[in-house]
Amino acid sequence: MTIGHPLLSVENLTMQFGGLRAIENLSMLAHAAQVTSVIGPNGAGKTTFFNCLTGFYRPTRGALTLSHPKRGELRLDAMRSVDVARTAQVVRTFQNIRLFPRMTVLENLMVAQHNTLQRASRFSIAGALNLASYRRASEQAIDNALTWLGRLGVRDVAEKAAGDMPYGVQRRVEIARAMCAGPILLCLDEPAAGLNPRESAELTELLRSLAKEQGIGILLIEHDMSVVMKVSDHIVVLNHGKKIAEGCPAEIKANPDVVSAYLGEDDDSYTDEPMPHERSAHA
Ligand SMILES: Nc1ncnc2c1ncn2[C@@H]1O[C@H](COP(=O)(O)OP(=O)(O)OP(=O)(O)O)[C@@H](O)[C@H]1O
Repeated sequence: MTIGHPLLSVENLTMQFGGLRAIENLSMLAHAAQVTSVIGPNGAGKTTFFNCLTGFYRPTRGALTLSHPKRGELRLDAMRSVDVARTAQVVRTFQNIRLFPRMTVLENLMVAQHNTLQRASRFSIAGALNLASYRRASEQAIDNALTWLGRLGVRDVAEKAAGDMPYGVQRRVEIARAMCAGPILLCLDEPAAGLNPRESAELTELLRSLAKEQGIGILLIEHDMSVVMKVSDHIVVLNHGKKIAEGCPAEIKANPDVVSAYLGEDDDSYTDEPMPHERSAHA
């Protein structure tokens, strides 16, 4: 995948609920190998944007176009959510953790690969007969799951019940599960919510390296500005459904409209210690 390639193009997106316009005429781009954050106060329309993007809502107006490296231009606004994930490879996580708590961590990641396994089982005949092709596909799915758990630093909990894991571990398992589905665009809705400062800093490093190493685009909704300002290549700011600013973190921090609508004059929570990647870049 080309680095910096425009992966997602949002044009004049509007989402109306009766008399309420949750998103108004939003246009923006997200690129491969970059982290694009969407920030703004509560009720600004961030989750509604993700819901439009991932087929949960049909937008009132506008176009959401994904440039898929193999399948060409795909109009996400016309696709069902199952096809957004399966065909367009746009995968999301949710604000509240949605793991199956009684299943093991590994089983949760196997469920995410259900479609691949279903195809390999030829919708159950090969699966029922335990044919070699199906066995191979299941082994590959387990390998894939363990690889992603390892990459997210949680492989040692593969056999534990997901619901028994600490919150920070569950957040990582969710990202591993999303990665198992092979996204080219990964949409994360508040992945740092509930994490302590150390876990948030580690998550920041992890998301940056995932985007750069895998060449995937990451779209991030996040209220933790210490994460947003360090992880983002580009930031889009919404207020009452409208884009009020976009730019790199330095531009957003200095934008007076963003400061008055969202960041606040005294918020210095994002000016703490540099991240390890920033330190090494200047070493
Ligand atoms: N299904 C719906 N029906 C009616 N109104 C909705 C619906 N979904 C969202 N809204 C409204 O749209 C507006 C934007 O909500 P949204 O959840 O997208 O905001 P948000 O920026 O994600 O907020 P938060 O940071 O609190 O998660 C809100 O006024 C919300 O009440």
